[in-house]
Amino acid sequence: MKEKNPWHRPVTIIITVIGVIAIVTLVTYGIVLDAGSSHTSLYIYQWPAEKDNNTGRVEQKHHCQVAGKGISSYTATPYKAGESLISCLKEAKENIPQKMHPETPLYLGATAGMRLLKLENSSASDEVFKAVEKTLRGFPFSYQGARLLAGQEEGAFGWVTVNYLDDRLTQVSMGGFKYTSVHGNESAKGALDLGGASTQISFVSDEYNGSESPDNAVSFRLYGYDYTLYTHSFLCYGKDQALRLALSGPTAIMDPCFHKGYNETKHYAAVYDSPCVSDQKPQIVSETFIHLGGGNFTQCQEVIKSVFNFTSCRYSRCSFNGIFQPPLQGQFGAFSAYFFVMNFLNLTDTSVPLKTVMQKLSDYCATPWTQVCAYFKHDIPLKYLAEYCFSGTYILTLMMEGYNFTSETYSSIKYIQKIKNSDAGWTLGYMLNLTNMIPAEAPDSPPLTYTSYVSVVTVMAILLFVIFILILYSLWPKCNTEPKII
Ligand SMILES: Nc1nc2c(ncn2[C@@H]2O[C@H](COP(=O)(O)OP(=O)(O)O)[C@@H](O)[C@H]2O)c(=O)[nH]1
Repeated sequence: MKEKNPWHRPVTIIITVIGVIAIVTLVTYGIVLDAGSSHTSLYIYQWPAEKDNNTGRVEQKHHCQVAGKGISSYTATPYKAGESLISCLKEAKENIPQKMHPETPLYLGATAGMRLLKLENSSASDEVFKAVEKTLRGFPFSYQGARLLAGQEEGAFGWVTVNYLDDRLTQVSMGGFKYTSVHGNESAKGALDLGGASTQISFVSDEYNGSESPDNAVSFRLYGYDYTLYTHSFLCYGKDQALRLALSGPTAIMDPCFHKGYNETKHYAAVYDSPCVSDQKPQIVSETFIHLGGGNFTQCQEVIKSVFNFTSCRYSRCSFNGIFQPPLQGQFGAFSAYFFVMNFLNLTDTSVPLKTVMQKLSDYCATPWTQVCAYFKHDIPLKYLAEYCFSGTYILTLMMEGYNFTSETYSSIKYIQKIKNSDAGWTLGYMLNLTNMIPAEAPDSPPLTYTSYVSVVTVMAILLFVIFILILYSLWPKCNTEPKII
């Protein structure tokens, strides 16, 4: 009887090859939820499953924006904070192969919204965290914790993200294949992050080693280079809380930062229910006030300047509110609300002279509300639309007056939303840190992107397949065409 050889079946061969490709192209995933003050976002990251030397490049695979407000707004019904995350977590399940779920780390980091809630009502903040944790544990991922990030961590991880995605932490030396970190401070880019409740500034400066104001220093060794980062997070100076600071006081009801013709009845409670402004609540009997727009950029600048305190500084130099800041150095990436606002205003080009930028913003602020509404109301939510004059003026004032950028150094800022398809923000840096994805010493081989990794592995698999077929062919019993001598 003829012996049955399963390898003779082409289907078996193809399945084997696909299996080999599947095994070697395994991808690792990680999920980070950014529980911000205004909303929560879920990010899925992926990288080649090449665990030994952590040289694979991490990329953002998917982003899901949780419907509704930030988790800190669910104090009356904390379970709803947990429920709000379910649809994005379901999306994450669909976007990650099922067999990878149990080994996919899942993190949640909460920022300034929860920092404020903790200040205001610590037990309410605990309840929200409990509810969120319950939901996260109900999914098949590897839950790694839900925690409040310190402002310093938020700033430092944002800096890591920007410099990692921009390939500024490592550089291939021209002569060879060895990966070396050759630049350090010179190539690093500063990070400016504007959220709803806080804002962060982070950069390396040759004039800062952490000895003056050590609370602002974060030190780490990445790819063989030591960094001492200056970072500060200003609680209450995100754009939503800054708007409350600028509005506070009954005299601010005619508001130069809103367009002429803007006329909204608002509740005092809605403005003053934040620890940023609660002590400034006016003693007024009525519950509401009428918020009227004045549309005047110069006056708006003055109002905004008044929310920064420049009177005292116990260090060699300060930004504002008595906070130390070394001299600005190098290029800066400005993201989150910096980008949303300046992109809407069409003012992201920082090679345009600052004077021109201010003139354009001034013209925009002077545009009547009816005209702005008629033009944009179908594309932009009215809440955002009403605030762009304030937000643009706040951004320029914060940069120029607060952080001491000048009309010359303004061009060192680049407004960014994404770098190589990954959003700029603290989440990627946070995950890189917690998964030890950035080695302290320079690796021997350059990081591969996911696409290059898959390409290399596919080419190798095809080569193996061809070799396999050739060997098989040479061993295959040949049909003897010559006449047989019996
Ligand atoms: N114009 C505009 N503003 C946005 C958008 N998304 C968020 N914002 C606002 O930008 C600010 C910062 O948002 P985000 O970075 O998510 O801050 P967080 O919620 O404090 O983490 C908040 O005031 C948001 O309301 C957007 O798509 N367009």
